[in-house]
Amino acid sequence: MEVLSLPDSPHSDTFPVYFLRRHLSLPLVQTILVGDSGVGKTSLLVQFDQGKFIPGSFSATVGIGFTSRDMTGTPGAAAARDGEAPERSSPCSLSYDLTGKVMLLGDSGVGKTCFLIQFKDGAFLSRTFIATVGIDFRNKVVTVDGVRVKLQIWDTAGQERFRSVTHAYYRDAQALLLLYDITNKSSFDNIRAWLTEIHEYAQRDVVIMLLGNKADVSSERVIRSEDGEMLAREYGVPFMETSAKTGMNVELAFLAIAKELKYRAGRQANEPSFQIRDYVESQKKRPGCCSFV
Ligand SMILES: Nc1nc2c(ncn2[C@@H]2O[C@H](COP(=O)(O)OP(=O)(O)OP(=O)(O)O)[C@@H](O)[C@H]2O)c(=O)[nH]1
Repeated sequence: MEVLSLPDSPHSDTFPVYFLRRHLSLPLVQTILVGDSGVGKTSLLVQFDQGKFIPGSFSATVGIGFTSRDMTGTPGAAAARDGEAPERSSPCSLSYDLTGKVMLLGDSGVGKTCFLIQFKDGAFLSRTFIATVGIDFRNKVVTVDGVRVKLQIWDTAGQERFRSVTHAYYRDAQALLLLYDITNKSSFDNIRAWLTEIHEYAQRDVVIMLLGNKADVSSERVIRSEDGEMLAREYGVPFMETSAKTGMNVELAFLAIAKELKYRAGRQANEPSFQIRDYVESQKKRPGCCSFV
């Protein structure tokens, strides 16, 4: 049995129509929960799936979530798709000192979803490319200098038709990872347009990092590392090349963000100042270096 929980929040107004149209044509074993925001659709779903109730703060569902349960099995046998619900209710999830919202941006196909999966699960999704629909998120807690920072990472759809959905999420993001694909010139050329969009919709002091992804595919490279560096310098943002496939600099990107957020959140009197660009420059690995390529 598959249960779909539809959001009803102003941010996701295009989702219900899209998903109802898409899923209502599927077999009857699918059940869709619909109703106003806050009536308890997600709680009902978690209660059914795991046999427990998540008390406390209400966080509106973004887009759509689903869970499967074998009706012959016991409650809790099937976990929620992305682990968010169990994570929210486990004691470990409460164990962090500060939280930050990070968004992944860039053209469709540059590797945003793979980048996130590599960071979250240490795995690479090869071959099949399934474009992200709208927006999705994952949580991960990282420890920097003894401080646990919960990163809420939002993976956005790069396709133009989802832009109006993703714009709404820029506002309260503390950090943006802007990706291009080193084997795709137009994804690099579009970075300026992305930066214009960011300046229009995001907070003024948002942390931005430029990432040239797919650095493992050196044979198909069309954008030189120096070009990425030059563009980043022009906009005053840190830059590095990454590979969602090998993992090169993936963790570093998020750690640098976490360090910056930690620094901003609790600047102590005698704490040395933290410069994210210097940190990234000192830590980043370069393609061709070490064992990554
Ligand atoms: N070789 C290589 N392939 C990659 C890398 N990152 C992603 N890919 C491949 O590139 C394709 C697109 O990756 P996605 O992560 O789905 O791209 P996306 O940016 O999330 O795309 P949208 O969801 O449409 O915005 C997939 O076929 C991936 O396997 C990488 O670092 N190296």
